Amino acid sequence: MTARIIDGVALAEKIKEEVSVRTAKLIQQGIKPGLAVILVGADPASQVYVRNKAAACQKAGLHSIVEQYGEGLSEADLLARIDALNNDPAIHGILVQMPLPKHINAHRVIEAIAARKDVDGFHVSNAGLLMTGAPLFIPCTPYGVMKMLESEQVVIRGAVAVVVGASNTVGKPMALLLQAAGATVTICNSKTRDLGWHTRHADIVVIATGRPSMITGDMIKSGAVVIDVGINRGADGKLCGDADFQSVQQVAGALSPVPGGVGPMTIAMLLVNTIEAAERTLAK
Ligand SMILES: Nc1nc(=O)c2c([nH]1)NC[C@@H]1CN(c3ccc(C(=O)N[C@@H](CCC(=O)O)C(=O)O)cc3)C=[N+]21
Ligand SMILES: [Mg+2]
Repeated sequence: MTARIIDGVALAEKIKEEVSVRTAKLIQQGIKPGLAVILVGADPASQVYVRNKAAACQKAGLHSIVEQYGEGLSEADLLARIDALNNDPAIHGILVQMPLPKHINAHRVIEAIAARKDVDGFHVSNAGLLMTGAPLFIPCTPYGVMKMLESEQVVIRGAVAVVVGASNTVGKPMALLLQAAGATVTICNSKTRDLGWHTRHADIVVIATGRPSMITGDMIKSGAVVIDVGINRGADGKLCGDADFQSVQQVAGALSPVPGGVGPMTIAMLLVNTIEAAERTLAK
């Protein structure tokens, strides 16, 4: 078997076109949806992502601002900026790019963002709403993965799903979403004994560990759907995922590539969350 390659770029384009239409409607009603992205420090990868996010906003007709600060920005100054953006009516979504420098408490920063503007879905209040089945914002990466599974018409109800990686940003919300859709979910991590035993039973495998080639073809059930959330940059500067693409491709039924899979979907869903935040200001 050779896996179908799930085209995250094409699906993201389709979703961003839908966002453009909703944006145009909102603008007619006098609201220009706005996203603020804050980047602290000079991590080159973060700069690329932030630039991509701003470009995607521009293309879809959203207002976007990027605030870049030096590595030495104090936590108090960052919190003050967040407070200003919380109270800025032109801004509907706020994203503080992670990771933050060590002297800044990321938890405190996330909690300072108004939950109604937390388009990442990282605030405890949004995490709690997702957990209890009434989400306000679904975290962009797992939200994008769900859209990829939907577009591939993957049956989630009754399926066995394994999520490798238990981060607050990807693994945990991913498991909740799959569970809510009717899957039986196992969350594995880097310490899981005999990881392959778990993954070989799965109809759906989502990998988000940050370890290249963590999952190989022999760990995958024939025909399973494999979604690779990993973003690893090799010494050659090339991007690769957490799955060993060559061997997994020979066993899986469908496989998302890196680049061109989950990454572009993450950005598309960020725009979806931002437009939803802006639409909510109309609804009342
Ligand atoms: N508060 C916060 N929210 C985030 O959503 C967030 C974050 N912090 N910190 C970093 C991670 C990573 N992330 C990516 C977004 C797009 C691509 C993406 O577009 N990737 C392209 C390739 C881009 C390239 O060439 O480097 C692809 O996979 O095809 C990747 C990674 C969002 N993140
Ligand atoms: Mg994002």
